[in-house]
Amino acid sequence: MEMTPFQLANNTPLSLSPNFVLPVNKRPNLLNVLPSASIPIIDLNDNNIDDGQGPSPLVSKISQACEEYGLFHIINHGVPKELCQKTLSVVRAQYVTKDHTKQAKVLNYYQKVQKYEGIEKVKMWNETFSHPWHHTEDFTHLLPTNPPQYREVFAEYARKIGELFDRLLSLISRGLGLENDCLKRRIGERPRLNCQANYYPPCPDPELTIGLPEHNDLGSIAVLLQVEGVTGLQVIKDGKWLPVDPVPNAFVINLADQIQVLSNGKFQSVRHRAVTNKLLPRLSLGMFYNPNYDTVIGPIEDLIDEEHPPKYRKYSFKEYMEVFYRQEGKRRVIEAFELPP
Ligand SMILES: O=C(O)CCC(=O)C(=O)O
Ligand SMILES: [Fe+2]
Repeated sequence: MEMTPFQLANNTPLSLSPNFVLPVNKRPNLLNVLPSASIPIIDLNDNNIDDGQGPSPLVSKISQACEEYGLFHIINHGVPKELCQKTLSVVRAQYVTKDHTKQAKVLNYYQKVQKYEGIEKVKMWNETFSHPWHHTEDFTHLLPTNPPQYREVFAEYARKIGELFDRLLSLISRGLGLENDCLKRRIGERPRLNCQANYYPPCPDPELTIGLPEHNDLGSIAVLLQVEGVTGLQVIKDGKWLPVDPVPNAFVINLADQIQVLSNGKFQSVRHRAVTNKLLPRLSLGMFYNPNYDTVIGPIEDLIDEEHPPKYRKYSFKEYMEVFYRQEGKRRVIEAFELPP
């Protein structure tokens, strides 16, 4: 039977069937999450605090956020607000398209499931799609043709996000005391760029379900755009889950595993999850910047000395992904590459 995509997005009212219910010890425990948290908000337009070279107050702020959280908001990032809104609206349109089956092939539609020990796989309260993007080359033939503006809007968004990644990689490199282009070079000339859209419909019982289970992103950095006014993303810090509430006109920047390894553990990959709520649908769009499979990753030599021995062994990104696929749901891939102290 042909799978019908976007069933959650196109059915109302939604009921919570048993295959969405988490085992008791995996439930999100929302009452234990703090009501709000002070996640760093970094203003990229603070030109008077950054001269583009070496350490600067802007670089120190980013570096501190990368060490303490592995995640921060950025504002005044140079991507126009109207473009972000248009991008979210063409993405949202995919979920209500009448052309489900055809679109689903272009879009790599999936509804995620998570494996937990001793029970059947549990469905996540989320529907996603993903496709590649590119910051300089024309990739529009890989995009859906419906709605008609999708290709044009997304290509423009990708171009701007590409520039933003360059800037972020440079600031983060400088935060490690490295040359501007160091991280970009290490992640490679031909990064694997993909995006993932996440749609979380309102859920009858958010305590029993999860939108996305806790995980670390596997690549290097993600630039996440979330709709305003609906909370759902959470990060773990000092053993406690904190909400990452949307900030107007901001992106959330997530550091992923490869930055933790390249920085030899100085910067952390952030462990995060997305929870659901009863009232409002939530939409997020992550743009990911990953090494390609042949790229060799390991702690950057300049960051290693007698006091800072390498914490991880070298590997190809392909090897990293193979471990991820083998772990089936554990999602702490980095531990497999740690060296003994
Ligand atoms: O919806 C969100 O805010 C989180 C998305 C996410 O973590 C991911 O796509 O990897
Ligand atoms: Fe993620």
